[in-house]
Amino acid sequence: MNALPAFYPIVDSADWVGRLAPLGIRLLQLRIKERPPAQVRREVRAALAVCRARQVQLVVNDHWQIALDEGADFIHLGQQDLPDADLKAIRARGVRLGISTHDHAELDHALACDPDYVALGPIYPTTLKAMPWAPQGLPRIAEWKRRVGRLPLVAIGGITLECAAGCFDAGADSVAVVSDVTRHPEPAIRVADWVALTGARG
Ligand SMILES: Cc1ncc(COP(=O)(O)OP(=O)(O)O)c(N)n1
Ligand SMILES: Cc1nc(C(=O)O)sc1CCOP(=O)(O)O
Ligand SMILES: [Mg+2]
Repeated sequence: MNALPAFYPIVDSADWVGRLAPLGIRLLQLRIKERPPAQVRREVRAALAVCRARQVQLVVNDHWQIALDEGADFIHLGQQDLPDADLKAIRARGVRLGISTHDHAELDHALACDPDYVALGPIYPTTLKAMPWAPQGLPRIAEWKRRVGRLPLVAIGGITLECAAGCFDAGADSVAVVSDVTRHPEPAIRVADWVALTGARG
């Protein structure tokens, strides 16, 4: 089972990928919402070109067919994305798969899909999107880690540099963050602090 880098930033454009990829990170998610497919494809292609030049692995959220066509490293799918996704095609192409979970039924479903990582969220309140789930809290990370065993566990939702250690201590292998980087007044400095914090973890 491949280890996952401990710091997992998520951004919404190739422009952001270009800003973050040179800063020492090893994994990035491109999460684009409500754009025409042709624009998503252009963004994915541009992001992949930057990531390949910098030895950064790119995760494409939602748009699994474009991710396959363009040669992304990972695809991330939520439970609503799974019914339409061709998991066999994803596997056949050797693209790795991450799946979101928010409760036990979703975790059962995710594990049945044989993913390469499972994400649990929202750990803390998030302002990025409306979520029907209450914050999961740290004990839930420990519970999820007991269930997933050696499968990498990603914690997401409201995570900041200051609270990341609690997530790792509870059992998260990786923490995914949006606002803590993209809404920070100095994103490059924030990323440097994240890389310093997580570098030893891989
Ligand atoms: C690492 C990671 N975890 C969870 C999500 C959320 O995926 P999903 O539930 O499909 O919601 P959207 O991000 O598509 O709004 C994620 N993208 N990445
Ligand atoms: C996109 C997303 N998915 C979540 C989940 O729980 O599945 S929480 C989340 C938002 C993460 O953004 P921030 O780091 O700004 O809180
Ligand atoms: Mg999704």
